[in-house]
Amino acid sequence: MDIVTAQEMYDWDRAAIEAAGIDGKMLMESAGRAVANDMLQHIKKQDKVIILIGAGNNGGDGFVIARTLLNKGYEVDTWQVVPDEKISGDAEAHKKIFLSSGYDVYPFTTIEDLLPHLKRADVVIDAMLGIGVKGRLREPYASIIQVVNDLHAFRMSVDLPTGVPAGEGESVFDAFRADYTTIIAAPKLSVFLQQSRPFYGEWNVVEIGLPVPLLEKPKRKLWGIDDVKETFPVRAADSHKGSHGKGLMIGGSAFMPGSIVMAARAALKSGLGLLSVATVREAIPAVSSFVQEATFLNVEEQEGWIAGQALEQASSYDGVLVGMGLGRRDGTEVLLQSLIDSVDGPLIVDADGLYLMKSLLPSLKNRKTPTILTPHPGEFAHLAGVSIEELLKSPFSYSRNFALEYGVHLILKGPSTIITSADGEQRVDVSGNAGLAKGGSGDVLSGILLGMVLQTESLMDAMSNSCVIHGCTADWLTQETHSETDLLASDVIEGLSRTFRTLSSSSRS
Ligand SMILES: NC(=O)C1=CN([C@@H]2O[C@H](COP(=O)(O)OP(=O)(O)OC[C@H]3O[C@@H](n4cnc5c(N)ncnc54)[C@H](O)[C@@H]3O)[C@@H](O)[C@H]2O)[C@@H](O)CC1
Ligand SMILES: [K+]
Repeated sequence: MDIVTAQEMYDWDRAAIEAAGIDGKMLMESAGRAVANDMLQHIKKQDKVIILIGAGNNGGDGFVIARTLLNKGYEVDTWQVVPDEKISGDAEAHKKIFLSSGYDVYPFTTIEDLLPHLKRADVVIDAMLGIGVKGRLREPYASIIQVVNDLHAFRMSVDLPTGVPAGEGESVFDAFRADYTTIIAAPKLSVFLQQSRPFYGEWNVVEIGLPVPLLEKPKRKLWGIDDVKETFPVRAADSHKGSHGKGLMIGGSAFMPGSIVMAARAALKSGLGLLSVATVREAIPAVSSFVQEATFLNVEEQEGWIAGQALEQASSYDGVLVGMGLGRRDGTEVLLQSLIDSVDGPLIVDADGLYLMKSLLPSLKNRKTPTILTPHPGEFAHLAGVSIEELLKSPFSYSRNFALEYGVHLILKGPSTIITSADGEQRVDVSGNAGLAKGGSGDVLSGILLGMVLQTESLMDAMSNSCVIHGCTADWLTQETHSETDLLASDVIEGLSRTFRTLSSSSRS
């Protein structure tokens, strides 16, 4: 599913109206009816509903929604929160249809006048402002939102909660705090941003009859389990271990053997054909007792940590993952630099490897094969040289600019994980839950990633699928057998069996 900016959405509307010849009023009718039918899942027949209508086309949708609900016998009071002269164009046409159908509009006068009505409502529908909002809310929207957000009523928004910017960059705003939002045609960027995500509540996207072949595709998509099912590689019946990638994993120390254990087990569980683990001699007995299927390379060490010399064998693998439990000692950059220079296949850098990568970034531009970086916001802020706060205001732009500048593929982890390819294409994964906010989760994701990257033709599919596989496994576990409290990274590794069973059975059917 595409993710759009406000401008891209306006371009789509224009394509519908001008290129396909869909009349604007017809598009609004179709949008309003689709939203109303979606919202009905959350409205009971006996509910008192208030719909608040604003000045633009979002308000126009509101008149269609109100008419649809009233036609179906629901009890709806329609409040127009701006003067009549502010209602124009298609919205005015739909107001006329609403009135001519025999329904009434209450004019907003003062917040004191509206408040008693709001207090009696079970459901408040916000059709005040949508993607056209600019800057901080003016009156009467600001006061209305302040009182509505304190009500016990169930709050629903049309397209986006009034006051929430559709795009990135703004973190200070007042907005309607929706319990549920019915999004028109495609989710806007702000659905996935830390500062705006909570205002949406739960959300769903409705189709409104836009002319799909005429719509310019943004290079930005939401990626979910159905997309994974469509792109998941089928394991050929006549394949052998060499057909599924020969991977090398470098990391772990005498003090941190667990991280490489988890990454290694996750990679093997994800179908990787052959795995070698390069770690310090002292850690090998501990790691090998949990990872019987791997072979081991002993790397030079210093006081229990990987010393950081170049690792010549690395070039003989199809792909290399480095970073988990590596430590942040001076001198370890030598190892990373040698990998940047010598690994012919994909090179995945995670955890401490990312920390050490900062001074080596320019050399990534020379790599002929893919480099994948998998930072969380703190690691990415360090690499990009910005504050975490600044990064999280505009993660799509920062990720894209960074990927294009250094020619790297980037997985920015978080509640909405943003996956960016070296040519700037982006995908978002929203699977997973707070049970994953624990040590070891990143190691498991990296392991899955090494496995998937070496078995999937498209690197972008491999990266996006890995994130969804990781998150959905956690979701299934917390829905069925675990809780967000007790879920461990190692449970997620075990849970991969169920996920892959589901995926491989669907890819054959
Ligand atoms: N053909 C179309 O354009 C379609 C539009 N649709 C709906 O229309 C919406 C976009 O319509 P519009 O472009 O009219 O935008 P809005 O409905 O968001 O409203 C724009 C209005 O808000 C006012 N405004 C902007 N910032 C404000 C602020 N800070 N404080 C107070 N008032 C402010 C503007 O003066 C303008 O009158 C979408 O979100 C969607 O709900 C859908 O009906 C689908 C079709
Ligand atoms: K709205």
